[in-house]
Amino acid sequence: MDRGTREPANMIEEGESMLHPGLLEHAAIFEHAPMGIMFTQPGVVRRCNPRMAQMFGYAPEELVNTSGACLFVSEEQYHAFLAEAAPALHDGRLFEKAEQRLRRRDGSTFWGRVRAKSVEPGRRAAGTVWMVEDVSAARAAETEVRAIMNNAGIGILFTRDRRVVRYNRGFAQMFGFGAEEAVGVPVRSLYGSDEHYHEIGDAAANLLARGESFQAEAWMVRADGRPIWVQLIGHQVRRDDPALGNIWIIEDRTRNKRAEETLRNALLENQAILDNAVLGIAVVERGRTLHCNAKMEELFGYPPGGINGIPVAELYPDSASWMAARRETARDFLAGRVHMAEHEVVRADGSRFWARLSGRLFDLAQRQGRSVWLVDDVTARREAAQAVARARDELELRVLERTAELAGANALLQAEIVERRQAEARVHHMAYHDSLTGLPNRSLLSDRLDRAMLSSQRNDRKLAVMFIDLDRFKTINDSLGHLAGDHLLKEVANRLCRAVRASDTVARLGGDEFVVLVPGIEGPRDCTQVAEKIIEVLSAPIPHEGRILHISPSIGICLYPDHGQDVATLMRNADAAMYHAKGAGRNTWQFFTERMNESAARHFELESSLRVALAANQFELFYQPVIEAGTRRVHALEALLRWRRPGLGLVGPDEFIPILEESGMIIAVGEWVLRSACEQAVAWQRQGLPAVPVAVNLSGRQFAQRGLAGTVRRIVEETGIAPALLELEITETTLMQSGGHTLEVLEQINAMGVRLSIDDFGTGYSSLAYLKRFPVHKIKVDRAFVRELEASAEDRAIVAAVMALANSLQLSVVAEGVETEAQLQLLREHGCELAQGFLFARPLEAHQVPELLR
Ligand SMILES: Nc1nc2c(ncn2[C@@H]2O[C@@H]3COP(=O)(O)O[C@H]4[C@@H](O)[C@H](n5cnc6c(=O)[nH]c(N)nc65)O[C@@H]4COP(=O)(O)O[C@H]3[C@H]2O)c(=O)[nH]1
Repeated sequence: MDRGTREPANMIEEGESMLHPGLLEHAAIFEHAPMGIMFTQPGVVRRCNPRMAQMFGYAPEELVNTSGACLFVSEEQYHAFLAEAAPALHDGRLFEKAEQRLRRRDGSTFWGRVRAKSVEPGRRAAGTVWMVEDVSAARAAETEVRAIMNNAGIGILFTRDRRVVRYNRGFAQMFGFGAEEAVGVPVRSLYGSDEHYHEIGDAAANLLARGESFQAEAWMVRADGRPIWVQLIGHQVRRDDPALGNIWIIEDRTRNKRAEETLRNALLENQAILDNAVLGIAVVERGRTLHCNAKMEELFGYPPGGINGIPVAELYPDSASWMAARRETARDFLAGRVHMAEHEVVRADGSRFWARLSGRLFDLAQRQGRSVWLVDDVTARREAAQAVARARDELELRVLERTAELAGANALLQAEIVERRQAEARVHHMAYHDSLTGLPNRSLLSDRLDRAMLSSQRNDRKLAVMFIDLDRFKTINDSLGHLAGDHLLKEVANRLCRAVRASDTVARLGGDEFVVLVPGIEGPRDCTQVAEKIIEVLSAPIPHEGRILHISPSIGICLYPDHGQDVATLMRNADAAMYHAKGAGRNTWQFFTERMNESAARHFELESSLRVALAANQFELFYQPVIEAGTRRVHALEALLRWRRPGLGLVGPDEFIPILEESGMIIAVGEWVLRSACEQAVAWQRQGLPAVPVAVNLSGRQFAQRGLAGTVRRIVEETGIAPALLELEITETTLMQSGGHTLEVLEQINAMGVRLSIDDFGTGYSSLAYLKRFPVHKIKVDRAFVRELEASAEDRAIVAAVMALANSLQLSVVAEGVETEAQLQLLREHGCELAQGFLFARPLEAHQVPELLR
């Protein structure tokens, strides 16, 4: 400021005193003006009013004549300011600066609005009047407003005359405008349609015109055309001045709108679900139904809304069931579980149905809070389940019954299996055992023998194979019958088993053949002891059906390894030894020797040859006369069998009859003998020879044969022989050992008129009882007694006894084997008038007989 210029205060003072009242007014204004006023002449303050001094923290007089620079923050700012103001001041225009930072006396700063005008344009020295307003507060407010405007999360919009005047950043972002881009655009462009625009505009205009605020939600559009749902709050900028326009607070609620819509849709969906649910759904709180869906009402038979608010207890048939249900529910809810149960519940009309209930708390943290319940009518399902259960029970019953049946069938099957196994075991046993005695058979014996041989090799011991044949068994069997034979065999089996050790094997090969294996022996002595023991145990009489049977064994023994290295050889050799024992007089044992093989071979050969002998017509009958001692006439002729063996000559019956008996060939051969003898006798008679009885020997086997009487009758009839001229001889032993049919057969033969005689009398038991029982006519005293008659008093006594017996029974007696006159003499002395023997004649060929008879 120009220091040369007079100061305004002084001017006012001067005015008061000397100028007119207008000046006084100016001075008053100057003094009391609310803004600072200052007059400067270049660079220097010449005068300022109190407000100016106060603004800068000075007393008014303190500023006078100070440099204007002290009012600025720095010299640079002062000069910059002067430079800025200079053009306007020079031109006489008003210089105005809205904000200038100024400095107080204490160094603090404030913002001032500065206006200045030079007193005389173009002449700076004339001075300049400055007016300064402190705008710090307004500026701060403005800054704050701007900050609010810029940082507000909402949009703020100023409109005037339906155009955008100003807006904040929030609005810009919300609507997608740049900072100033929307200024001046019609408000209409912020709406999607005229209709929207007018609707909102009209509604707002009315309220705003009345000075009230307007609030609404509406669809507007962004700069890019996208719709945006906003909440609008509108005010007039100044109530008393509509022309200043309106201010709009805009909040983007698109997301809320969408969320609301989503929520609304969800609610609608939920409602739809509830309305259409096939389950009853109810919300319950504190024992009361708050609301429920239509299905719930339908289930319980309530009208719409009828269930809402009623106590749940009313849906139960009685308080007990309700309390029970509550307890269970409370227990599950307390445990944080969903409660599921089936209860009988009651409809509005009192009828009942079974419901399946499923309840859960809205909020598990609030055990007493609301719960939602799903209810389903399960009556039909329960009935179906019960029906299924009943059906299942029935089925189970059936299954049980069937199982029991099957168990029964199974038991039967098991029994059958057991039976079958037993049968198999029996079959197996039968395959390896003799059915009659239960002893091992030939197969098992072979097996055991094999093993025993191996064992012997290991132990360096010997093994004995003892072949046992029962003497005269066939006779007993044939004469007394199979039952007696079987009994005998069983008894023999038992006795053999008892006689040997458990480690020994007793086997039956068939018939009356037994084998005993004696392993682990050291030598022949061991097995002779066994053989002796066997003979001893078998010697004891065997009672059977009132009879006493006697049996004796012939035992052939061979040793392994001495007499054979294999089963077949050992068996064959033991067999041969047994035959030898038999030949040696029976009831004895024999060890095998190589020689025996030869006799065994002979035996075999003999048997083979005999098989063809009958057909080959190799048998012949010889006849030996029985002589009346007194007259020496022929009393009878005994037919004796001979075998004219090709190349070997005549073979005597003692050599082959045992083989015929063993093989059973004796039946056919015996029949041939009987027929031939009868035919011969008839032939001799036809030749005119004197009729002499012909005697035929019957073996035990023949006699035991059923149908013997029939055979005899047939032959007698067929040959035409007079029955009285036929005599049948049976040995005393045969007679004794024959079975119960003996008497019957003898009586049948006797009834035919055929005579019977007992051969070899004295070799058996010579029982009077027998003789009395049987219809025999003649006794033939065995030649063994005749032979020693002269030397043996005992034999003489026997002959005497026999004669006495025969006389008492009125039987004829024939002495056999009479070879000497002395024998004949002695016999005659004992009353025996019939004799047979070499003394009279040897057995003769048939063609020699006629001469004898004439
Ligand atoms: N030492 C001696 N012997 C004499 C004497 N007189 C007769 N003999 C013999 O004694 C045997 C008598 O026959 P047997 O006692 O019935 O004994 C007969 C008889 O039991 C049996 N036999 C013979 N032919 C037949 C037959 O056709 N059928 C049956 N089953 N057995 C027969 O054969 C046995 C033996 O017959 P053979 O060898 O013909 O032996 C005959 C005969 O030759 C004598 O003075 N001294």
